[in-house]
Amino acid sequence: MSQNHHYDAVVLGGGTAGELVATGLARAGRDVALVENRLVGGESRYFACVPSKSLLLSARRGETWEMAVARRDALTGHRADERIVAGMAEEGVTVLRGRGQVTAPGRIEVDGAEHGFGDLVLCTGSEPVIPPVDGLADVPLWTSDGALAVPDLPRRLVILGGGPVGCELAQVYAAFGSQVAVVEASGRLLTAEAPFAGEVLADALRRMGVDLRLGAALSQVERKESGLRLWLSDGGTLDADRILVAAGRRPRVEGLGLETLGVATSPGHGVPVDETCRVPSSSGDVWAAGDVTGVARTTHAARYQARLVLANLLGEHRAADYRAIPRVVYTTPTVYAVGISPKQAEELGIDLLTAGYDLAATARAAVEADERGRVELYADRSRGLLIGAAAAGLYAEEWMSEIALAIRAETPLSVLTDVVHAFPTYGESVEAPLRELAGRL
Ligand SMILES: Cc1cc2nc3c(=O)[nH]c(=O)nc-3n(C[C@H](O)[C@H](O)[C@H](O)COP(=O)(O)OP(=O)(O)OC[C@H]3O[C@@H](n4cnc5c(N)ncnc54)[C@H](O)[C@@H]3O)c2cc1C
Ligand SMILES: NC(=O)c1ccc[n+]([C@@H]2O[C@H](COP(=O)([O-])OP(=O)(O)OC[C@H]3O[C@@H](n4cnc5c(N)ncnc54)[C@H](O)[C@@H]3O)[C@@H](O)[C@H]2O)c1
Repeated sequence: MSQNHHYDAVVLGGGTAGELVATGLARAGRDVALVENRLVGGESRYFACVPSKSLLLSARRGETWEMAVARRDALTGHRADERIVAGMAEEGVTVLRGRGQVTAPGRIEVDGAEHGFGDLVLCTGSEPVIPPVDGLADVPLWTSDGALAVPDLPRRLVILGGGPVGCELAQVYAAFGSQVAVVEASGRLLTAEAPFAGEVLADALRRMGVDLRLGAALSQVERKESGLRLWLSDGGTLDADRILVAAGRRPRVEGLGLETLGVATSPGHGVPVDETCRVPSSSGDVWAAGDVTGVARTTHAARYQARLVLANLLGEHRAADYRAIPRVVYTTPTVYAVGISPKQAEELGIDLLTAGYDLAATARAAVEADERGRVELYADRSRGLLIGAAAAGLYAEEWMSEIALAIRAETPLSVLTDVVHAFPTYGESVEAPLRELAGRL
C-alpha cells in the first residue's frame, strides 16, 4: 500500500459539515485533507434540500414538470462538483476522492493509499433505511436520492413513510399530476410533531388528491404485468408504477474502521459526541458533525455542529445548545417546529402549558385568501419559560424565527408579550397565545 502525506487533520465525508470544517481549517493554515467518495457538497446540495425545495417552488408557481426539472438540475449544478472542488483547492484543502476507512490510530486508507492524520473529523452523513418488506427488494425502488436526480414523473406513485421526506415529495408529485398514495404506519403524518401539524398537512395533501393510508404498514409487494401490487397491513391494496421509500434515515457509521479508534457504534445510532462534538475514543482526537451524530438531522444543524468543531479545533471551547434547532417541512402550507414537542414533553415528564391560535383569525389570512393553519406555543409551567412551538401555515419558516430566538435566549414572557408585530402579518398570530401563557403562569 502506498504511503502518503501526514495531515494535521482529515475530514471524512465532504457534505455540508465536512466542507465547512475542511475549508475553515485550511483558512486557519492547517494542512487538511477532505475525503469524499461521491460528490463534494453532499446530500443537501445535490440530492436533498436544494432539489426538493426547487421542485416545491416550481409546483407552487404552476410551472410544467419539464421546467421544474430543468430548474432543479440547474440549481444542483447538474450534480457535478468540479467547481466546488476547485474552490476548495484554492482555499488549500486537499481533496482525496475515494472511500475512506480508518486502519489504525492516526492512519486512514483512501482507495489503496494510506495517509496519516492528527485530528479526524467524521462527517459521513446518513443513509436511507429500507424496511424489510416481503418482495420490496425485488422491485425497482426510489429513495429520495434517486427520485430527486431523474426526470421521471410516474403515473402512479406510492410513497412509503409520511415523515418530512414523504410529505414534501407527495406534494411535489401530486402537484405535477402523478396519482400519489402515502403509506404511513403510525396513525398520522409527521408523527414526531404536534398532532395539529400533521392534520393541517393531511388536509392539504388530500385536497390535492393524495390517497393517505394512515395506520397501515406495507406488508408485501409483487410485480404484476402492468406495474406493482402492494398489500397493506390493514388488508388494503394499492397499484403503483413506482415505490419511493421515505421510511427514515440512519447515521452512516458502518465500515469506517471506527473500532480501531475504540469508538463504540451501534447500527441505527449516531457516533456518540459530547457537548463539544468530540467523540469519546481510545486514541487521538476524533470529532463529528452532521447527520452522522444522529442529533438533529438537518443542514442547519450540520452547519452548527461543524462551526463548533472548527472553533474547538482552533483552540476555543464551545459547547452545543440544541434547544432551539428548527424542524421545517417546506410544503404548502409549511410546517415549522422548534424546541420541545408535546410528545417529547410527555416523555420527559415536563408539565406543559399549551396556547394556540388559528391563523384564520389574522388579517393576513384574509388578505392572502388562505385561512389554513395554526400556531401552538408550549411553556414549561415549573420554569415559567417558552420551550417549544409548532406552526402550520404559509411562510411559517420565516415568521416563526423569533420564537426560536425566544426559546434559545430564554426571553421572559413579559418581554415577549411586549413585542409589536407589523400589521397585517401571520407573525401577529403569536401575540394572543403569548399573552395567554403569561396569564396562566
Ligand atoms: C429529501 C431530503 C430533503 C431534505 N431537506 C432538508 C431541508 O430542506 N432542510 C434541511 O435543513 N435539511 C434537509 N434534509 C436533511 C439534510 O439533507 C441533511 O441533514 C444534511 O445533508 C446532512 O449533512 P451532512 O454533512 O451530515 O451529510 P452529507 O451531506 O450526506 O455528507 C456526507 C458525505 O460523506 C460522504 N461519505 C460517507 N462515507 C464516506 C466514506 N467512508 N468515505 C468518503 N466519503 C464518505 C458521502 O458521500 C457524503 O457526501 C433533507 C434530507 C432529505 C433526504
Ligand atoms: N425540511 C427538512 O428539514 C427535512 C426535509 C426532509 C427530510 N429531513 C430529514 O431527513 C430525515 C429523514 O426523513 P424521513 O421522512 O425519511 O424519515 P422519518 O423518520 O422522519 O419518517 C419516516 C416515516 O416512515 C414511517 N415508516 C417507517 N417504516 C414504515 C413502513 N414499513 N410502513 C409504513 N410507514 C413506515 C415511520 O412511521 C415514519 O413516520 C429526517 O430526520 C429529517 O430531519 C429534513
